[in-house]
Formats: sequence, C-alpha cells, structure tokens
Amino acid sequence: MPRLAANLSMLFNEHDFLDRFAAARKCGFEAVEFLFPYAFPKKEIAARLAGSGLQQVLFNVAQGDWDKGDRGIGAVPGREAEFREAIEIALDYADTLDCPRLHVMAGLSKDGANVETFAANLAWAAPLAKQAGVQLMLEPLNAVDFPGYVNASVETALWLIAKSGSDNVFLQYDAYHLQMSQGRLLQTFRDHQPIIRHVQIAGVPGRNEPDSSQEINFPALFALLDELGYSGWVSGEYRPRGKTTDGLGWAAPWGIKAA
Ligand SMILES: O=C(O)[C@@H](O)C(=O)CO
Ligand SMILES: [Mg+2]
Repeated sequence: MPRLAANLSMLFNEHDFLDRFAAARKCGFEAVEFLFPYAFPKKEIAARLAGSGLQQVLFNVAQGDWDKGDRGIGAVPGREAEFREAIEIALDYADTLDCPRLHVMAGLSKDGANVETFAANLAWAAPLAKQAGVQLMLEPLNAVDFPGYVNASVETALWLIAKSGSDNVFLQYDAYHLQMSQGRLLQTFRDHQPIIRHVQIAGVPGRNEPDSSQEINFPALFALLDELGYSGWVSGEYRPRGKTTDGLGWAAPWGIKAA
C-alpha cells in the first residue's frame, strides 16, 4: 500500500499556499512536499505542519531565478558560492520543518551547466547534509518540459551519485518524467530500488491525475512497490484537471477522500 503524500505546489492550489496544509490533511493526507518554501518564514510553515499533524517529506534547494530562466544552479560553473548558500538555507529550513530529504536541481546546458561541476558541488554538500540528517535527492527531468536540463536521465543521476563520492545522494523516481523520457518504469524501479528514496506520480500525457485515463499502469507500479517492500513516500505531483478534491478518486483505495 503506497504511503501517499500531496505536493502542495500543485495540489490544493484553490487555496493560498499556507492554507493548503489544512486542506490536504482534511482529505486524509499525512505527509506533504512542495517545491520551494523560501517565500514564507520557516516558522510559519512549521506551525502549519504541526497544526495539521502533517509530515514534511521533501522540498527543493533554491534553484536560482526561475523568471530569468534558471532551473537549478548545482551544475552551473561560476555559481558555486550561490549554490553553497542555497544549501545552507535549505538545511536550515529542513531543520525547522523536520524534513529528511532535499531535491537538488542541476541547471541548463545553455548556461554552461555540466555534470562535473554538479558532482563537485554534490561532493561538498552531501557530507554537510548527512551531518544534518538530510538526504540529497537527484531527479531526472524530461527534455520536453525541461529542455537542456543537465540531469535528464537515470544514467546521469547514477553517474552523479557515484562521482559525488558520498553515500548520502539518492535517486528521486518521478514516474511522470521517466515515462516522458524513457518508459520501462517497472524495470527501472526494480533495477535501482536500493537508491530510490522518494517517488512522485502524475499521469502522462498532461501531468494530470494518476488515474486510469492516462498511459501509465499505476496499479502495476504500486504492486511492484509493495512486492519490493518500498517504504518511502509516493507523492502526487500533478496538475489537477479541475478542483483538487474532484480528482482524488485515484487515491480513494488508500483512504484519501474529497473533504
Ligand atoms: O517533477 C518536478 O517538476 C519536480 O519534482 C521538481 O522538483 C522540479 O520542478
Ligand atoms: Mg518531480
């Protein structure tokens, strides 16, 4: 049975960000993730988590300036100081939010982003995160939505994990991105399960609800997670077609309901 989390950057966006925590809990979620918390005081977010009885399971290290086209800075040469500062801020938020995982984004090749720079930055960040009890996550993102993104394949993520020289860098398995870029979802999970520490789901195409109207066989994926004893979180990271609560039917078997 998957342990379901809600991505609050995408779900419950009928509400202001800080009100999404209570909305998710009301529907039965016990855990949440989001992309970036930095526009909000960490203590305010911690209060919303505690007030709702929710666990924070993942968020992202700051990615640079989205409006100027940044999609992470971990692999961008010349921005190492900014990267280190972003890691320190993220670890500070993670401490307050009691969050055990941080996704580190790479950046785009048009900005010179490259795997060697990313590996060196990860080698610096991973021991620091480990000391703080936080795992660093690498998520391959598909080239349709993120053209030029440097960490675009499982093979690249595996190379980075090895090159980081640390046992504190893991794979974030986003079924949506993997289906968009390569397919072979079940075999990929089977092959790399020991280093997969977080799963995200959405339908393909459209990145909407992970239900039976789209092309991924989620029942088979969930069955595999059970078979292999995956004990991490599975987060709904999708764009609801309409109201979030109207599209929660896919999660009903696990106690999530419209409320
Ligand atoms: O899949 C995604 O888009 C996210 O998990 C992410 O961190 C990058 O936007
Ligand atoms: Mg994702």
